[in-house]
Amino acid sequence: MPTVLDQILHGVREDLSTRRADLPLERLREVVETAPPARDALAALSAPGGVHLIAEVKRASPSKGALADIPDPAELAAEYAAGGASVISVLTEQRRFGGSLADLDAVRAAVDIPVLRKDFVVDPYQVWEARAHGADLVLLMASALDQEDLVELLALVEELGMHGLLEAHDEEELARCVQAGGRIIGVNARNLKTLEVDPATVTRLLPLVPQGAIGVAESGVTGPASVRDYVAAGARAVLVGEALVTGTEPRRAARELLAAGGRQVDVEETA
Ligand SMILES: O=P(O)(O)OC[C@@H](O)[C@@H](O)c1c[nH]c2ccccc12
Repeated sequence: MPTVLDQILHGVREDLSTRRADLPLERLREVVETAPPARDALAALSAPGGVHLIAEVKRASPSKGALADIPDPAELAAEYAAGGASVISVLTEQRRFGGSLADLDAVRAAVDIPVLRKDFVVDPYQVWEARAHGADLVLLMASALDQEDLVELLALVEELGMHGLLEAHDEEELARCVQAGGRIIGVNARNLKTLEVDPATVTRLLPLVPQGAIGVAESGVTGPASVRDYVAAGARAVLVGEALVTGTEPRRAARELLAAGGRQVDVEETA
């Protein structure tokens, strides 16, 4: 039986072939050549002073369906940035997560901090696309890629001046992310084959991320206590979607999560 991940990847490939037919790679490359250089997400996530927050623009998920309308992703991203986020994650997968490259454009234009293209990247075309739309960091999921593709896609990401967030959800995938040379490695508490969230996955695997890499705890943050647990397991950054998009005050929520991870954010007065 196909897993949820298999089903998502099927749709991703279909949508990709439509976009590729509309805009051939050669044209996309021209856009990238004239794009401003990528921002340094590795530097942003390496700055001392407590945990970093990667705050996500996420409208829906396969497990929960609709989460939030988010009529103005630019405004949400600006709130996240004001709340102290180091990186904004933008889901661009359309069918299950309700995202788009237009969201990425809007967020890129709204903030100065690095932006992550969060999608199911399986083809170099998507990496070029990420850069063309202003991404600085690209998610590469070990569960969706064989080792050769993981290595090749990371090489392209870095060649285009971006960084890769390599994602694992078990020991074998983590070893592959390390072996691929990942400098930013995420452990996802959500198993994308079954959609189950188990924070113990993060606390078990994060200590295995090498010292030289940035360990990112992904998924399942419900509040400050989750951040404390993830930080105790060695998280240098936390990636949070649902808890931020379903609340009413994303700026304050971001600040509270950061405070739980030892980072104090200067309070900026709201207009
Ligand atoms: O909404 P949450 O539980 O805070 O999770 C955010 C993020 O970790 C999640 O969206 C995610 C992590 N890795 C992914 C890969 C694909 C799609 C989505 C994801």
